[in-house]
Amino acid sequence: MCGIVGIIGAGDVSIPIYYALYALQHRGQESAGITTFDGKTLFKHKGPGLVAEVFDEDILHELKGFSGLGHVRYPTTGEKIAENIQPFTFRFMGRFCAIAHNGNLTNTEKLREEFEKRGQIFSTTTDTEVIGNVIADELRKSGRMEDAVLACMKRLEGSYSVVFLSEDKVYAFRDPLGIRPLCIGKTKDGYIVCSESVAVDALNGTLIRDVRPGELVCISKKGLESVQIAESSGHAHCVFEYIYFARADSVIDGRLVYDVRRKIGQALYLEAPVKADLVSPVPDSGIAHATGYSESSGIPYREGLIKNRYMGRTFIMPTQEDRENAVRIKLNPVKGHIKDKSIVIVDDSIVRGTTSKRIINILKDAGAEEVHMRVGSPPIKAPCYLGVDMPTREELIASGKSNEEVKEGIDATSLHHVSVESLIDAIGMPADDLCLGCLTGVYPLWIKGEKACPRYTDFIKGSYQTNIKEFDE
Ligand SMILES: O=P(O)(O)OC[C@H]1O[C@H](OP(=O)(O)OP(=O)(O)O)[C@H](O)[C@@H]1O
Ligand SMILES: NC(=O)CC[C@H](N)C(=O)O
Ligand code: SF4
Ligand SMILES: [Mg+2]
Repeated sequence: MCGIVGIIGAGDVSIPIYYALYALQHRGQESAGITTFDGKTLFKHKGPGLVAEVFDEDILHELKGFSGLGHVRYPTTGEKIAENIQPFTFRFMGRFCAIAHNGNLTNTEKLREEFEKRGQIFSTTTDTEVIGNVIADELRKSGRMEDAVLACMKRLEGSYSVVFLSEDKVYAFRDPLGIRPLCIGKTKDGYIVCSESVAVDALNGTLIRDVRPGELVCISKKGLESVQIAESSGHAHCVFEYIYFARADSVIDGRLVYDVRRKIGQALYLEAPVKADLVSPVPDSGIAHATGYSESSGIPYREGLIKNRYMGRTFIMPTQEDRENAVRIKLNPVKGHIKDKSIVIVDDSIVRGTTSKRIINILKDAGAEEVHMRVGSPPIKAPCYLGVDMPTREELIASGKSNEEVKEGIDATSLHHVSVESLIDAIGMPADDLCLGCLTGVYPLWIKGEKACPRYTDFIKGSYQTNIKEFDE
């Protein structure tokens, strides 16, 4: 997924960016980076690891400037190597620039080849650098950021929420389908654009609104300006942001993620009731879903597993071996709650089955009589090409298998996944505004070899005469 942030302030922004990245840590654990601009010079620091490992007070002190970007990475295109750590910085037409991206393009290869044929040199293997090139290519011609973003929206396929620093301005735009989140907040002395509203909260700011799909916003000392570059016939907000990825206390596209998860939990009971002694979440991501199940069933909510609070997310670790080792250290049973009990265990999703198989065995070893698994997403049957690391059908436990086969595979007494209909109800948006690709196998845009129900996008005609000022002004 990745977490992105752009901040304009009255004083140095490195510490606010650091706190914002801290709030977005759950979106990417592989690397972190901050870039700032002080009116004369661009400062940067980035490295592998968690935000708290990459930065310390001295480093933050060196990152001077009133405008800046931050990024936490979860790799989807381009390996886990130093060159691929964002934000990327460059000088263009005499200006210092930087870019950070959340999402995944589906036409990276094609665009890259086209640029390479023209003699363009790339220094990373990411899709994000391709976006930087599309922007620079258009700025070279028109000098207008609106035209550059229009070019992006016409040429880029896939998902992209982007923050772009051009010295004292931070631009932010979201793909016309709004696949990945992006929101705007007001801080005490400036503005923030970031992946999730929890980063606005971390700065004690006020959430203004989401960046609209297809919109370009600009924050600077002058305030907030915006222009709608493209409009689509429907959107395609990723349902996995609500199910798993986002923090439960974030508000995304007007919905509090915690409430969506609670409603999913309530629906799980209505769809698959069971008699049990307790409802227990798989922490952290299953907690809100489990409270919903307990509310609608009346079965007491009690934690049967305690999470080691120093362990991060296992799903977003890059290798299967890393993930398997991590689950063992991560979750430990509360034996006194479990022994001789019938338990409903609620998690947000089963992807490869690493977590659920392991925890069911942990619960049974701790003396549980029955373990009924309830899952807050419909079965994941197909890959994600749009920013979640689920690249092949082979690795997905539910792909090509029946519910019974998956139940056997994870050793559960019973298994139920929430239905697509109840999921859509819980999110409270029309199905045409959601991406359900990995659940239904039908994607919101054309992807080679897959079925699609594409949205159609209209672009504002001609070039720009809007309220966002020229790039080289
Ligand atoms: O079937 P799997 O391949 O194991 O993947 C699914 C699990 O991975 C995620 O948890 P994770 O531990 O990554 O994060 P969390 O702490 O936020 O729940 C998710 O919440 C499921 O528990
Ligand atoms: N998960 C993401 O949003 C990652 C952004 C970009 N595709 C990268 O791999 O660096
Ligand atoms: S395919 Fe699934 S995970 Fe990927 S963007 Fe769509 S809903 Fe989200
Ligand atoms: Mg989990």
